[in-house]
Amino acid sequence: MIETEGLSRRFGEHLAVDDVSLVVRSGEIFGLIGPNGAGKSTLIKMLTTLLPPTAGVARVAGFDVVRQASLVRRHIGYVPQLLSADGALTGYENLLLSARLYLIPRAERESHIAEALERTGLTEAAHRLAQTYSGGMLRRLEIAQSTLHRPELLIMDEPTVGLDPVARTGVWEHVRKLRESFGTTILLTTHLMEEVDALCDRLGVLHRGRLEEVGTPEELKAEIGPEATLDDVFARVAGGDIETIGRYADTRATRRSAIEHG
Ligand SMILES: Nc1ncnc2c1ncn2[C@@H]1O[C@H](COP(=O)(O)OP(=O)(O)OP(=O)(O)O)[C@@H](O)[C@H]1O
Repeated sequence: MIETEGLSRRFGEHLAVDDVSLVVRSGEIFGLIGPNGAGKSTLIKMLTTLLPPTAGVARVAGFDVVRQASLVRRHIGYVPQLLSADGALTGYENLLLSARLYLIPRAERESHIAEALERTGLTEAAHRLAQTYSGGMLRRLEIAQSTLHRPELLIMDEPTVGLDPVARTGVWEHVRKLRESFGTTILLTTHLMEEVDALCDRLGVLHRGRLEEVGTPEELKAEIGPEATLDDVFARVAGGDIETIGRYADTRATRRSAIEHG
């Protein structure tokens, strides 16, 4: 579903993503982890065609991200880090807007919206303004919006940041249901090792733009020792950065989300 070779992105002198070769298989839930500034969002922006690579190639859903960008966009869903639902519209209206943007035929719109509301547990709240939703409901609405056209691949940048444990579990359940119902492949970034353990079939660890490790959570833990956790995997790759950068990233991301979600 995703295949990159030597993918790189330079900002001036700074190599934000450095020679990344990655394969994400059809139907898997793949997690990207790494400390603040590791290059996760930059990599995702290249895969979603929002940012052109400065070197290397990437194929997403079978299409080249540079030469076939509009085809890539038609086959994927994207939930960005920043709040994307419109608070002044109801949940239903947000979904209707997405249905139009994704050019879902008029005759199919209502059934797609009803299915998405049902799947995300938002049927009851459909006609309330999104600004009255909790952070968890908003995230589920955004996922419903970006999967309305039944994309083969859903890409999410820190989907559960700032959510309480119950809301977080709700999002995880929804993500699993999505894969079960439609076979959707999912790529997500996260700072939560618990999220990777609960949700991801495989993960990649980015550090200073380089993809340092790829494997199942069990494989990467086993490389360290029988008692190892994903925190140990993260610490081994990120090394000294974890003390200073990792905590700052968590704090910054949580605060940012708290502001966005009111
Ligand atoms: N538009 C830009 N111009 C210049 N530098 C940038 C730009 N976007 C990102 N960078 C730099 O590229 C590096 C990677 O940033 P990126 O946002 O991809 O990291 P990240 O792993 O997503 O971090 P976080 O966990 O905080 O979201 C950082 O050093 C960042 O400052």
